[in-house]
Amino acid sequence: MGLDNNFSGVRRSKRTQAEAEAAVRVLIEWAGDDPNREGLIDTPERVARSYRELFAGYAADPREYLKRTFEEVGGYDELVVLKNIRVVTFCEHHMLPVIGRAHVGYLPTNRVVGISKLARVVHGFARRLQIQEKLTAEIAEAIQEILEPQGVGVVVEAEHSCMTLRGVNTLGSTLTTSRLLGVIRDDARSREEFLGMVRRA
Ligand SMILES: Nc1nc2c(ncn2[C@@H]2O[C@H](COP(=O)(O)OP(=O)(O)OP(=O)(O)O)[C@@H](O)[C@H]2O)c(=O)[nH]1
Ligand SMILES: [Zn+2]
Repeated sequence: MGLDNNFSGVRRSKRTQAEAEAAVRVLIEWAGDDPNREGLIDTPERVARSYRELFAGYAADPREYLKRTFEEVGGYDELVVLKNIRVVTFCEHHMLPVIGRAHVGYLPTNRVVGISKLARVVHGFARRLQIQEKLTAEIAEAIQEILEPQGVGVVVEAEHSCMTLRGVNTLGSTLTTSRLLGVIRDDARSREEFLGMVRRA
């Protein structure tokens, strides 16, 4: 069965906790250690439990967080920008942590969302195996689809452990990605205003 590469809704796992633990035991042995020694005996269970938490994004559709909106905003029609949302995700190539921050903004039409929901959307898409470009686009597109604002801007800056701790070993390098939609992409003033706010993050 081919899986939809652009899938971003809920996905239920067919694998059990016991199978996940057995896989971790294999990795420990493969690395050269003894999964039965005292220090490692509970490790497969802990690893499976941490992965359950770190990959919790598959259990919910982040779009749902955006469905509770407030319409009474007193005619507020300026940019709303939430900066420095902590991002912890895992690169889909190496399953190693990608750690950074996201800046999310939108120009409302008549509906605004509770600000915590912007962070929940970021976390919902981040707690999956990702590439940063896709994560950035998914956050922006979910906000566009559900809130139908005049524009959306998402910037993600993150450090990829697969580059900084191994491989090319570029300690300290960060990757910046952005997805701009609507007037934040097309209108020079809105775009500058959003990017200016992000630059001062
Ligand atoms: N575009 C993009 N690339 C990523 C992301 N995370 C990791 N990568 C890259 O994915 C690539 C995978 O390349 P491969 O050559 O298949 O893997 P590799 O042999 O482990 O590569 P090295 O990391 O160069 O040792 C690497 O260049 C990673 O730096 C991401 O979020 N976006
Ligand atoms: Zn990687």
